[in-house]
Amino acid sequence: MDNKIVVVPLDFPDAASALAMAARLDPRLCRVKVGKELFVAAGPAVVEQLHQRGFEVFLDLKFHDIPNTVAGACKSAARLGVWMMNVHASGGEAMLRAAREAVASVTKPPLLIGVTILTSLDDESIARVGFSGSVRENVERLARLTKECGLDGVVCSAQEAPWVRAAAGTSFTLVTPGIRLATDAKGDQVRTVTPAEAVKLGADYLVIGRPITRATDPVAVLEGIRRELGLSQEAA
Ligand SMILES: O=C(O)c1cc(=O)[nH]c(=O)n1[C@@H]1O[C@H](COP(=O)(O)O)[C@@H](O)[C@H]1O
Repeated sequence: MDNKIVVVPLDFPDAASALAMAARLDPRLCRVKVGKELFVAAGPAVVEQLHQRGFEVFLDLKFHDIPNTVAGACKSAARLGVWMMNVHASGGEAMLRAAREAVASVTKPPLLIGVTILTSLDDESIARVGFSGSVRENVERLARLTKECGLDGVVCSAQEAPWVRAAAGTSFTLVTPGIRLATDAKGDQVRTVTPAEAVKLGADYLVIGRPITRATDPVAVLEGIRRELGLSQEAA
């Protein structure tokens, strides 16, 4: 298991709040994620500031557009030197291949991950969007497509991890948000799994936001999760 299996999303409205949270975290014990809220407010500068503090950054901008536009966005993102970035798998084959090619053009390419079906959606909500089949079937199909296009892995719920693993193999990276302890509020997440269960099901990285960042003592929550996963509180 990767010692930095937990990725903490810094979903804050400004750089100061995000950096204040980062200051409480140890870059040797977790990674951080910069998503739309923070990136729109604070831009590439906050990514650079997190790098300076020793964090590896997952840039979660979930690009979804025509291939040429996504390729350009991916190239710009990859140049920031991030550890991981993502695009929506449902953008289709040409878009995924263009993203792959664009990312490969930088010296040290980030892991490129395809978002399958958002963890806030269930069978009924995807049917209303027009997807046929269950969440599981769609996740599995999008994971196969993502793999065929040469990406490094997918974002899915850990609920689907065993099927994705069976479809895409062991070297495929499974990033799983929607992680909740039994006592946590689900909020807008629908397909939730506990940290220990997610690992058991085959997740490689656990994206755990509000249960940590909105806790009175975020460090204690992260330590508790690491303990539950059998990870030491020391840097590797
Ligand atoms: O790509 C993601 O990171 C993502 C995909 C997905 O399907 N569901 C999902 O929740 N996320 C992100 O994971 C994080 C989950 O945060 P919490 O719900 O606070 O734990 C948020 O930053 C979401 O943007």
